[in-house]
Amino acid sequence: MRMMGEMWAKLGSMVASVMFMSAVFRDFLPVQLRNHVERYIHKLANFFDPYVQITFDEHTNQFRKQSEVYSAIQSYLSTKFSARVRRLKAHDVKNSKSLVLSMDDNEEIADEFQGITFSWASVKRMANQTSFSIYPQSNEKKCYKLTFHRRYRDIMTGSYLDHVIKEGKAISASNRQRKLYINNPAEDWNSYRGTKWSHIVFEHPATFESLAMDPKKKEEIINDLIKFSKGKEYYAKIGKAWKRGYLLYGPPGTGKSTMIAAISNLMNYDVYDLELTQVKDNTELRKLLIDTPSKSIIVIEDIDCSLDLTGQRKKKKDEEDKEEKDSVRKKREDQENKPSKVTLSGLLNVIDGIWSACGGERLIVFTTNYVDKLDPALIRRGRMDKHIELSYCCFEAFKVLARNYLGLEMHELFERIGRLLGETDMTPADVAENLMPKSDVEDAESCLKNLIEALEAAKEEAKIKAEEEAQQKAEKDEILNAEKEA
Ligand SMILES: Nc1ncnc2c1ncn2[C@@H]1O[C@H](COP(=O)(O)OP(=O)(O)OP(=O)(O)O)[C@@H](O)[C@H]1O
Ligand SMILES: [Mg+2]
Repeated sequence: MRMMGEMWAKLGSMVASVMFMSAVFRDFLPVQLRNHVERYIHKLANFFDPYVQITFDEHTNQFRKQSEVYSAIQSYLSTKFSARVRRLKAHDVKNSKSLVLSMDDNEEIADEFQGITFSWASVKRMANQTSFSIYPQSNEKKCYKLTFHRRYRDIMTGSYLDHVIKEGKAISASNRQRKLYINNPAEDWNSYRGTKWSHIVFEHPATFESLAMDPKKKEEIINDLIKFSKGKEYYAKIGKAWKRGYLLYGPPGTGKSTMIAAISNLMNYDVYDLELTQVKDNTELRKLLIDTPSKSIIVIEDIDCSLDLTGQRKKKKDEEDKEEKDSVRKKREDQENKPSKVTLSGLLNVIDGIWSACGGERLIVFTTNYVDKLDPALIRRGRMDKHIELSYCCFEAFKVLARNYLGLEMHELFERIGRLLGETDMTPADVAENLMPKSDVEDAESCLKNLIEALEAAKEEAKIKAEEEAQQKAEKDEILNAEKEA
């Protein structure tokens, strides 16, 4: 056995010496002979070397666009550094929230997957420049080199690479800066650098944790969203477009917009805030919506103010209109008040049709203060799959706000506040405002007392209002009765 081992070792070192010699004398051999020698040496090396190598180049073409696979590998490996990797590089990657670390040239990382070790190295190799490019090019190409034993080839192609790319993309996505998009008027679409949507970085701090609402309802919404985000196969199986509609309704200040931000933060989706008053007709609407990518939330706020039940947009005419206006202002207002051709059916067609044709997941969220005003066609299940009511602050919602604003889990005043919240309507926005310390010296207890005061005042106000209404009704009834008797 030992003799066999020594023999293989000797053979191995012979091959290594032949390879070395051929590399040294390569340029002195005639071309044909050189090709022959190289082919045989390669075969011999394959016989003795059981390891397979795959390289992943940084750029896909001469335009030096970074390969998606390379970026995914880079993100994946950024979570795998061991103490042995001493030289790292920090990159300021576009659209990324933080710096991305990668290993420096010639560093190596060993990655365990299903008990198998896959070895990654970052290397530079010489490029053969065959194509012309206007971009300055260096002769060196960066790449990742993956090395593994040839007996694991099936695992590598079957599952390991998928795992690396999927994980890498998920890491990049979680590190990505989210954006809030607003639609531009169509006149600007063709101007220089004209795009249909303008964006800003979206950094809303709202999360489901900080959202004040009934915990059971909250959990149900979170589960629904997570199920949706993992539902690619399910939606494909049932033959439905991978989209989900949410209708958020409730009085002003109950957290509809806050919930949209929380959804975006949970799902890591960009928000496309569609302002229908900027959209002239259904064609424009369709173009705008086609221009939204997968993993986005399309939001139409106050849907009842954007379209009326006949599908025509409501005109915003004020008393002011009667006044004299200078010509520029009049022209602009005329433009704004032009009857829109965006119709309810156009909106519904786009919701039903376009996303069925576009791949990828999309959420569409409508908000309204008046759910009863909406056309049932607009909000029927299938279009708006989930109807969520955000309502006045209940005791459970108050506890969330007290924890967020004052760091309180329990307090003797909670019971009184709970009773008052049951007797009067106050929005979470108002409760939150009362819980905010007004000065540095104000402590949690005085904030709670402020809230109690505000709740008692609101209760008193509601009582007076109810009495006035009852009196007005009684007076009206009296007049009606008198008219009848006469
Ligand atoms: N449920 C809630 N949980 C936590 N904070 C809330 C909640 N509701 C309201 N707030 C607070 O009140 C402010 C206003 O809330 P938000 O803009 O979400 O209300 P809205 O329902 O969208 O109102 P509108 O109908 O006028 O658009 C938020 O900035 C937030 O701080
Ligand atoms: Mg809002």
